[in-house]
Amino acid sequence: MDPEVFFSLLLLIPFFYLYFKRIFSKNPPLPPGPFAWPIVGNFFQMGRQLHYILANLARIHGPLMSLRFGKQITIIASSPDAAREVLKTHDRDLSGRYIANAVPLINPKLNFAFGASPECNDYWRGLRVICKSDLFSAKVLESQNHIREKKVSELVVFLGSKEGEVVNLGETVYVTFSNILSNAIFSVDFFDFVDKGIGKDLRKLIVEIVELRMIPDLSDFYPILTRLDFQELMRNQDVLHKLRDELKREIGKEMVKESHLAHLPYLEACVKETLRLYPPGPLLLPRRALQTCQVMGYTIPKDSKILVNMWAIGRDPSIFNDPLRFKPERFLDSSLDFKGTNFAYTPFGAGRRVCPGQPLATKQVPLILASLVHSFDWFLSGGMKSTELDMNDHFAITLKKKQPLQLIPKGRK
Ligand code: HEM
Repeated sequence: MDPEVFFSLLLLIPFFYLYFKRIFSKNPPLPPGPFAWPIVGNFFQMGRQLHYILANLARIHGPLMSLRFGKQITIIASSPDAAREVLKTHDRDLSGRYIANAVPLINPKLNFAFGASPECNDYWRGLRVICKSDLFSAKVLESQNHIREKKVSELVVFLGSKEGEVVNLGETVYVTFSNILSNAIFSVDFFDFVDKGIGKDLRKLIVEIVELRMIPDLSDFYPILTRLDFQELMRNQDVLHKLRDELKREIGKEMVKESHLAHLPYLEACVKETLRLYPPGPLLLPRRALQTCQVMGYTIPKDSKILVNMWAIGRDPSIFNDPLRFKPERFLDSSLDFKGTNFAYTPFGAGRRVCPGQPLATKQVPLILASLVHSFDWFLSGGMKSTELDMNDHFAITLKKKQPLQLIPKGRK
C-alpha cells in the first residue's frame, strides 16, 4: 500500500474508534451541546460573561447541556428540573468539588480549603459539623446578635463621619461583614475602615484568589456579600421609598435591631429580589461527578465538571413574570425561601454542599441594608442620575458589579 494512504488511514483510526464506541456503547449519550472542535473543544465560544453565554447556549441546546474543553467535559443545568436532578436526585454522585488544575500548582494548601474539598470526606464533614453546631446554629447566632448590631452601628458611625464625601459602599460594608465573622470566631476585628487592620494582607490575598477564579476558602465568601449592594434600590426610587416607609412604620427613629427583622417583610423581599437578579454565585460553585451517572436520559461521565446556572433560572420568563424588572413585591406572597428546596430559587445552592453560611448571611445582609437605608439619604457622585448607573457584571467566581457603587451619604434626621 502507498505509504501516504497508509498513514492517512492510521490517522483516521481514533475517529473510527470514537464513532464505533459511541454507536455500540450501552450508555445513553452525553447531554446535547454546541459542536466541539478537536482539542480546543468549545473554548472559543466562551468569554468573560460566562453565565450570560451559557444561558444563551442553553436556549438552543436545552436545560441539560454539555461542553468540552480538551478532555474535560462540562455539564450545565439551566432549569429548575435540571437543577433538582443535579442538587437533589443525584446529589451524592455529583457532590465532588471541581478544582481547576492550576489551583494546587499555585498553592497546594488551597486544595484542602473548605469549599474546595474535592470530596465529601471526613475532613469536610468535620468542618460542616463545626459550621452547623458551633458557628451558625440558631442558638449560637442568637447569642451573638449583639456583635452584629455593634459592628453595624460602627458602620453607621463611620458613614456618618463621611457625610458629603464619596464612599465606595462595597469596600466599606466588606469591613463590617468581615469583622462580624472574625469577632464571632476570634473575638477580634480583622479590618478597620481605613484599611489598616491586621487583616490587610489577608484582604489582598482574598481579592487575588477571587480574581484568579479559584475555588474560594471560607473567608473568600466575604467579597460575595459586598456585592449585595443597593444599586437596584438607587435605580428604583419607588422601591426605596416603600422600604423607608416600612422601616419608619416599624422602627421609628431607633437604630435597626435584629429583633425588628421579623416585622420587615418588604426588606426581606428586597434581599430576595436582589439575590434572584444578581446571585453572587451565578453558576453556584462548580461540582464534580464522583462517578458516572445518568441524568434526564443522558450520561454524565465521572469527573465531569457540573455547573448550575442559577443566574439564568432567576431570569427565566417562564418562571418569573417580567423577570428583568426589580420587583420585590413578587416575593411578598411567595413561598420561595433560602432553604434550597425549590429549585427555581436557590441562591445558596442545595444538597450536601449547600452554603453553610446561609443562616448568618440571611441575618446580617438585611440588618446592614436596613441600617443603611434607615440612617442615610444617598446621592450618586458627580451628579449622576440613577438611570445612568452601570449595571454590567464582571464574573470571576462571584458576580461583581463592573463599576463599584460610589455614593455620598447624608444622615437622616
Ligand atoms: C449572600 C451571601 C452568600 C451567598 C449567596 C452564598 C452562596 C453560596 C453558594 C451558591 C455556594 C455553593 C453551594 C453549592 O455548591 O450547592 C456556597 C458555598 C459555600 N459558602 Fe456561601 N454564600 C454566602 C455567604 C456565605 C458566608 C457568610 C459563609 C461563611 C461565613 C459562606 C461559606 C460557604 C462555604 C464554606 C461554602 C462551601 C461549602 C461546601 O463546599 O461544602 N457563604 N455559598
